[in-house]
Amino acid sequence: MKVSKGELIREIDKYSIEKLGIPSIILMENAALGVVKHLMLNEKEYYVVICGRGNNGGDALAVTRHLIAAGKKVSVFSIGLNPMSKDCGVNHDILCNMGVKITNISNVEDIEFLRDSIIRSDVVVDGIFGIGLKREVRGVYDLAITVINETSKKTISIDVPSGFSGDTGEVFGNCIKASKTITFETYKRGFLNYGSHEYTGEVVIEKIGIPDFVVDKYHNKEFFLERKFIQKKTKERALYSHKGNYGHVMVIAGSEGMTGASTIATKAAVKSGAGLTTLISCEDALQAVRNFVPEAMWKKNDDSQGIETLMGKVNSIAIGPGLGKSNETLNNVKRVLKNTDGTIVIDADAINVLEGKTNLLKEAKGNVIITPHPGEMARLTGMEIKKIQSDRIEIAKEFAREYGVIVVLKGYNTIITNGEVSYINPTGNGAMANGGMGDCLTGIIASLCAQGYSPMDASCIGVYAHGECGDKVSEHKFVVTATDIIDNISKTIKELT
Ligand SMILES: NC(=O)C1=CN([C@@H]2O[C@H](COP(=O)(O)OP(=O)(O)OC[C@H]3O[C@@H](n4cnc5c(N)ncnc54)[C@H](O)[C@@H]3O)[C@@H](O)[C@H]2O)[C@@H](O)CC1
Ligand SMILES: Nc1ncnc2c1ncn2[C@@H]1O[C@H](COP(=O)(O)OP(=O)(O)O)[C@@H](O)[C@H]1O
Ligand SMILES: [K+]
Repeated sequence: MKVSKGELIREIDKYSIEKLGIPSIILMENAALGVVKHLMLNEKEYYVVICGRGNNGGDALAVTRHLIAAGKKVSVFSIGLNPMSKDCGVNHDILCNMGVKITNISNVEDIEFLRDSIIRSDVVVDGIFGIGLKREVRGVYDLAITVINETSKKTISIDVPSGFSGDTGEVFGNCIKASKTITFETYKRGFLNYGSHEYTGEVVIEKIGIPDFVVDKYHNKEFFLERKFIQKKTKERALYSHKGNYGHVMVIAGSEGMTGASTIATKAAVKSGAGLTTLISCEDALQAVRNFVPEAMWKKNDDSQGIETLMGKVNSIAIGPGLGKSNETLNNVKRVLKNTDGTIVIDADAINVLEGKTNLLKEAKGNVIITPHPGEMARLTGMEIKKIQSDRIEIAKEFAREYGVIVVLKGYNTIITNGEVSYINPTGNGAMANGGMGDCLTGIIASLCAQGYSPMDASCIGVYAHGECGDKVSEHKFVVTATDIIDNISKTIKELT
């Protein structure tokens, strides 16, 4: 599923109209038909439609015509005094020619009339503003939005909830709280922001007749990860295969007092299919792994020569969980970046020690995946967490491009990007918000890298499967722990093949 800002829509719209010769009124008609599909014509009888003066309002006026043609009772309100856009005017004139009464909302008494109509209606269709909203919502617009939110039983927003920025996810003063938003051609970037669901409700994408090649021409390669895409990439294990076919993962993790992180990462690597897994750590952590992950091999962290030799042979290295923020960790990161041409998954303390030293990433011999949560990303970039969360994709992309790495920016809607192509993960949930969950993901991604998946595919499959596993377990559990994921990840990956 494609994700974009509003400017893409304006570009593809322009190309379709000017180069392909599709009249803009046809696109508007297609948009209206896309919305009508979701208006529950079989169950509902009385609709209130509220239109602005731009093309979003034009869509709503075309929707009105279809509702009337379907025999529904409709009250139509036009709000504001701006001149109408050309196509809005066309649909307005058609309704006037049909003898449909359109009530103007320009003062407080009109707002009370709107309130009465909404109270009696089954559904409100919101076509006040779309992606053309530029400034703070004030005056009658502000009042109308409040009345809709207070009284509507069910609000369906056209393209975006009015008052919401499809680009940034900001609310311009006041905003419709929809039960459903029918958006066109692409999932809007702003919908990804934390809290946007409160305004958009369920989001549905409708095509409006613009050919895919036009969208691809301008699309900046941002996608929602879809199950079928992950299924296509995830391969079954071959009948005649042996452990040598599934690679060797080195896990550098754990320290005195933080042995759980290394056990989790190591076990996650084993359980998600690596041919061989070796933990490098202190004696306590090795003891834990000997007890809880008998399948894994281990090497004490003081055997420098042995470790460096092994680094040159393994297919992937996961480094960071539970290592502690120390000079020793920094030296280990440097050593890994220098000595392996396999894929390196950098997490937790291995990220933290790179604060102010991110240029080291540019010296990596192998491919690098970093898996920060927003707090770690803030430390790494020197930005505030709030800033990171307000523009997750762009910040992750920029970092990936600058340092030539893959960034897996974790949290709700984890972003996976190499700076060129970006994926947004829909799986996972709040039940997974507890310690060890990230260590587990690190082990899974490193394991998939060792098995021969490209770093980007391993990141996408790993993140998606980790979240889907959490979703399944959470169906009957209040909290999902890393141990729950480890116990179920093999089944989840199997279901994805
Ligand atoms: N491919 C496309 O681009 C298509 C777009 N369509 C619709 O067109 C919409 C975009 O249309 P427009 O660009 O005309 O923009 P909008 O209809 O979103 O809004 C623009 C209008 O609102 C006014 N306005 C903006 N901010 C305001 C504020 N704070 N207070 C008061 N008035 C304000 C503007 O002056 C203008 O009159 C989309 O969201 C979608 O619904 C559809 O018609 C189908 C085709
Ligand atoms: N609300 C949520 N929705 C989706 N995924 C979540 C949610 N909360 C946590 N997760 C996932 O759980 C993992 C937590 O990682 P992290 O914060 O690094 O944990 P830790 O450092 O304790 O191991 C990430 O993969 C994250 O995306
Ligand atoms: K709208």
